Amino acid sequence: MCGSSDSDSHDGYLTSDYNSSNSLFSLNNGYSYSSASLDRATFDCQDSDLLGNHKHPMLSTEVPRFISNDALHSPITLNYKRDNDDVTYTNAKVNKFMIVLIGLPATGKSTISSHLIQCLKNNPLTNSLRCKVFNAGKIRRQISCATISKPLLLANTSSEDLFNPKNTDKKEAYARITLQKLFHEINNDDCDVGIFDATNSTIERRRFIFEEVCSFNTDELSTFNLVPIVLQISCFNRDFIKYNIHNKSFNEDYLDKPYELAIKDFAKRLKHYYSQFTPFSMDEFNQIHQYINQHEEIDASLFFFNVINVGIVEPHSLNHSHYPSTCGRQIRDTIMVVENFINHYSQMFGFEYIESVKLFFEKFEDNHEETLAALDSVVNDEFFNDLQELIENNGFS
Ligand SMILES: Nc1ncnc2c1ncn2[C@@H]1O[C@H](COP(=O)(O)OP(=O)(O)O)[C@@H](O)[C@H]1O
Ligand SMILES: O=P(O)(O)OC[C@H]1O[C@@](CO)(OP(=O)(O)O)[C@@H](O)[C@@H]1O
Repeated sequence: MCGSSDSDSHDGYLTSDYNSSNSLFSLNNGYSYSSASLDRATFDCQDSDLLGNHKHPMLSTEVPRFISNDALHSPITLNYKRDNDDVTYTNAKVNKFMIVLIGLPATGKSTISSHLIQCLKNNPLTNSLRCKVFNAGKIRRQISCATISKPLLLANTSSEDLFNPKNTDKKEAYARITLQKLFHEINNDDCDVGIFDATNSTIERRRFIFEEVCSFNTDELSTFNLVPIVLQISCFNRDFIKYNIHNKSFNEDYLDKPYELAIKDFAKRLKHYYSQFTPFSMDEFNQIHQYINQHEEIDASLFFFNVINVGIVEPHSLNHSHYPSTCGRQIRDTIMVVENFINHYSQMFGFEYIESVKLFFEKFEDNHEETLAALDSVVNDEFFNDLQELIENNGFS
C-alpha cells in the first residue's frame, strides 16, 4: 500500500508520483537532507551544490496550469537604492512587518511560518525582531471553546458547518478578530513581525486585509508603519497533501474525535475551500499596490513570495518585490532574509519533510495498515479528482 497509487496527470493541479522512478522520493538518493542546517538561511548560498544536486528536471519546471504565463514572465519591479542605508522610518513612523499568508488548508502554512521565524531568529540581521503568528483557527478555537467547551462541534447540517461557503460571515468574523489582534499587538509595540496565518483564500478577504493595513498605516495616532509581505504556500502533490491531512486529524479541532471521523471532516473542509480558493496573482499584486499608493500617498513597499511543494518547484518568476526609492536598510535586510529563506526552503526543510512523508507511507505499509486504510478510504484518487474538478470549476486549473 502506498500514497495515491493510481496514475495521475502531471499537468493538473494535484499530482502524485512517489512510486515512479521520477519520484519526489527518489530525490534523496545519496544525500542527507536532514544535514541541511538552519544556518544556511543566514547567508546567500547562490551557487549551492545542494540546490544543483537536488534539481529534478521535471519537478523544477512543473508549475500548475492555474499559474498564468504572464506571471511567469513578468519583470520584477526593482527600484532598490543601496545607498539609502539609514532610513528605518516611513512618514516618520517606525516600520514593522506583516506577513499575509495565502494557501489552502494543509499546505503547510503554520509549519512554514514557524520555520520562517526560526530563520529570522537565526540571522543577525533580523534576530532582534519579535515575531508572532496570529492563527485564525487558534483564535476560533479559543473563542468557541470558551463558549461551548468542545474543540470543534462537527456539523450535522450545512448551516452548522463553519467552512461551508454559506457560512462565510461566521468565518470572516474570526478572521477579523485575528487581524485586529495582530494590529493591536503591533500598535502596542509587542511585536515587530506579525504573521497572519489564515487561508485568506478569496480576493474579497485579501482586499479587506489591505484596506485594514492602509487604515492602520494612515492612522495619525499610530506610531508604526506596516510593510506587507504576501507569502503564498501551495502544495500540488497528492502524497504531501495526504500526509498533511493525516497530521491535521490530530490538531486541536479533533482532539476528542476518532481518527476516521476527523479525516472525513477535514476532507469535507478541504472540498469547501477548493470550491472557493483564488490564488494570489500578479494582477492582484498590482491592484493592491495601486490601492496602497492611492491611500497612503507614498510609494509603498509590497512583496510577494511563493513556496510551492515545499520549495522543490522554483517560484522565482512568480515572486515579486516592489522597493520604493525611499526604502530603508531595515526593510531591505529583512526582505533579503525572507527571500533567502524562500529560495532555500527545500534544502533547509523541504527535503527533510519529503523524507518524513516517505517514511510515513513505508511505515504504514509494514505495520499499521488499518490507519492507512482509513486514510485511503477517504483521501483517494476519487477525492483528489473531486478537488481537481472543484478547483477547475472555480476557474483555476
Ligand atoms: N513544510 C513542512 N514541513 C514539515 N511538516 C509539514 C510541512 N508542511 C506540512 N507539514 C505537516 O502537515 C501538517 C499540516 O500542516 P500545517 O502547517 O498545519 O498546514 P496549514 O497551516 O496550511 O493548514 C503539519 O502538522 C505537519 O505535520
Ligand atoms: O478564515 P480563513 O482564511 O479560511 O482561515 C482560517 C481557517 O483556516 C483553518 C483551515 O483549516 O486554519 P488552521 O488549519 O490553521 O486551523 C481553520 O482552522 C481556520 O478557521
